Amino acid sequence: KEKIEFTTEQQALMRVITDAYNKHQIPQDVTKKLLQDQYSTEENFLLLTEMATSQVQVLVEFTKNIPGFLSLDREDQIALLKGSAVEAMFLRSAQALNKKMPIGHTEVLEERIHKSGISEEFIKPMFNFYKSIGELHMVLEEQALLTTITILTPDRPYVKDQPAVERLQENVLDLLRKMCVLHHPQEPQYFARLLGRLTELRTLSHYHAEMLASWKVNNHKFTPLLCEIWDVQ
Ligand SMILES: O=C(Nc1ccccc1F)[C@H](C1CCCCC1)n1c(-c2ccc(Cl)cc2)nc2cc(F)c(F)cc21
Repeated sequence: KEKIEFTTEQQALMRVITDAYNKHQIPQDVTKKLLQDQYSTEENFLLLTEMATSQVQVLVEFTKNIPGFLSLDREDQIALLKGSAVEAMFLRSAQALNKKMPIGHTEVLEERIHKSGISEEFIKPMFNFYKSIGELHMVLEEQALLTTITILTPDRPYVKDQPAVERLQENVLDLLRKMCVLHHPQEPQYFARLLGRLTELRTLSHYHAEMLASWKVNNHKFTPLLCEIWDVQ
C-alpha cells in the first residue's frame, strides 16, 4: 500500500483551490430552479445564458486564486480563460447532475434538461459525458483540481508562453495524481481515466456554439460577455 505524502506546498495548493472552488454556488441555484418548475424553451434558454454568464464571472474569480496564474502574461491569462470557459461550464453541469440528491430528483432534472429546448442530436453526447463523469465518483478536491487542470491547458489558441502554463499545470497534475491514489487506492488507473474525460469534455465543448444556435427558440439573445467567450452571435 503506497504511503501518500503531500508537501507543504501541495497542502497549501489543495486548500486554496478547494476553498476557491467551494465559493461557487451556481450549480445549486440552477438545479434548485430546474427541480422547482418546468420552464418553456424560451425561459430555459434565458436561464442558460444567465447561468453561463455568471459562470464566466465566477471562473475569472476562481482563476485569481490559482497560484501563479496572475503572474502569467496578461494576454495569456485571457487566452486560458477564453479557451476553458465552455469546458468549465460543462464540467460544472456534469457535477451538478451527479450531485447526491433525494430519490427521484435526478430523474426529474434529467427529464427537464431533455425537454429544455436543446436539439436532439446533442442530448446523447451531452448525457454520455455527464454519465461518464458520474461513474468516476469524484471527491470535491478532484473536481476542483480537474477544473484547474482544464484552465491551465497550455495548448489553447493564442497562448504565447506555453512552458509557463505547463509548469503551473504540472504542479496541479502532480497533486491530482496523489489525490487519486489517496481516494481511489483500489483503482490504479483512476488518474488516467480522469484525464481521459478531459478529451471527451473538449469534444463536447466543440459543439457548444451549435448547441446554443439550435436551441428551440425564435430569437437567440446572448449577453455581451457570452458573445465574447462563447463564440456566439
Ligand atoms: O445552466 C446550466 N448549466 C450550468 C451553467 C453554469 C453553472 C452550472 C450549470 F449547471 C444548463 C441548464 C440551463 C437551463 C436549461 C437546462 C440546462 N445545464 C446544462 C447545459 C449547459 C449548456 C448547454 Cl449548451 C446545454 C445544457 N447541463 C446541465 C446539467 C445539469 F445537471 C444542470 F443542473 C444544468 C445543466
